[in-house]
Amino acid sequence: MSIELAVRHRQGTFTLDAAVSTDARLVALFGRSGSGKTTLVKAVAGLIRPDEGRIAIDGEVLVDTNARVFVPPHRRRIGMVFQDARLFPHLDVRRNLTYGRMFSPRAARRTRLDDVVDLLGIGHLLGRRPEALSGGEKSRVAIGRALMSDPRILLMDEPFASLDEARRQEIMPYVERLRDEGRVPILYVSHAVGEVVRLASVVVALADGKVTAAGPTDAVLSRLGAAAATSPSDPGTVLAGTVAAHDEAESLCEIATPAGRVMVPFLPLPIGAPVRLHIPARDVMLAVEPPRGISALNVLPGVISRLDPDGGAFDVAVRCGEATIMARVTRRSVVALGLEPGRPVHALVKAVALHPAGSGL
Ligand SMILES: Nc1ncnc2c1ncn2[C@@H]1O[C@H](COP(=O)(O)OP(=O)(O)OP(=O)(O)O)[C@@H](O)[C@H]1O
Repeated sequence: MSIELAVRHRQGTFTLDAAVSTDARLVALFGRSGSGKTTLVKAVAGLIRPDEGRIAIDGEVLVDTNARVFVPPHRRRIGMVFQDARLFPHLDVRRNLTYGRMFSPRAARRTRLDDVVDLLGIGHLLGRRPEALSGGEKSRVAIGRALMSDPRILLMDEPFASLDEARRQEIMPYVERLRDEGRVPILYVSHAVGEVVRLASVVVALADGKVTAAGPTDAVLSRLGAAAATSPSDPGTVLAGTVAAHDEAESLCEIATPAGRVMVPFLPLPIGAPVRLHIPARDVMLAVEPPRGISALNVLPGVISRLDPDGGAFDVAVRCGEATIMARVTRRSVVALGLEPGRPVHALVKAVALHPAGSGL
């Protein structure tokens, strides 16, 4: 599996000038609104013709402006999943799925309906019309329909943005299976840090049409600069770690991370298994004395490296061990506690605030 994109395209006053080359199974495009994520996805889908560039999936060239190659969209075998599932209301789930088959050339047909149905857990829904499906079920059927076209690549543009948190959590394991068991590379656009942390092995951060960071998910998202640039409203920390110990009696796991050992809710993973933790800055409190008599399980000593004002709050970067943990605190706390760069503090993280992420590494 390989994705090679080098696209230069001007639309109005905006110019996309981005290059991505990876063999990751799921690549997340991450960035603010207007940074060019959808434009890049459209270039892959053939919905826009780049001014300059080359696009190749698994070595198959779809666009090469130098060689005057431009494969038209209907010949590209691209699977697309959008925010609204766009199922056909008059067809039941089975016929929605087999509709996807019509876009697969006979010679390329490899995907079996039964496999797709099993992968996405939609066997019990086959006879229903879309109106009788929940939002999450519709999304799963939409993914299934895209897979039935035997795509070269799956483009998912904020596929679950309209689902509530519970539905989103419900569908995540299916996307993980698709990533781990499927044969199709996935280009995934999302604003949601938690989703990207959980799913992506590689993140490409875009800002103003340019790639500002690209690489392994934890490396890209942990960097303060990247986090602040990509998700100003929801800063946080991403830590790569490994399972260090289990405490089944307390339903907890101890994870070794560059910031120190942290406890998370029990994970059925072996010792040494890699995990990623996402700690939203709003779930981190700061104390200037070692705290006592509190329920937060994780108290990480560190030193403030930076404070960034954001409206009535401050984003505070705390160097803990080899990592930087972000905390969001009020202006009042900054003044009351005398928080400033160089000040030793303790970062308090509730165990339940941690979101372990599975493989994809
Ligand atoms: N047809 C067009 N003509 C001119 N400008 C356009 C056109 N389509 C998009 N743009 C501009 O290109 C820029 C990138 O848009 P794009 O949709 O790729 O952003 P995005 O990162 O996907 O944003 P969002 O997260 O809001 O979907 C924006 O400034 C947008 O206004």
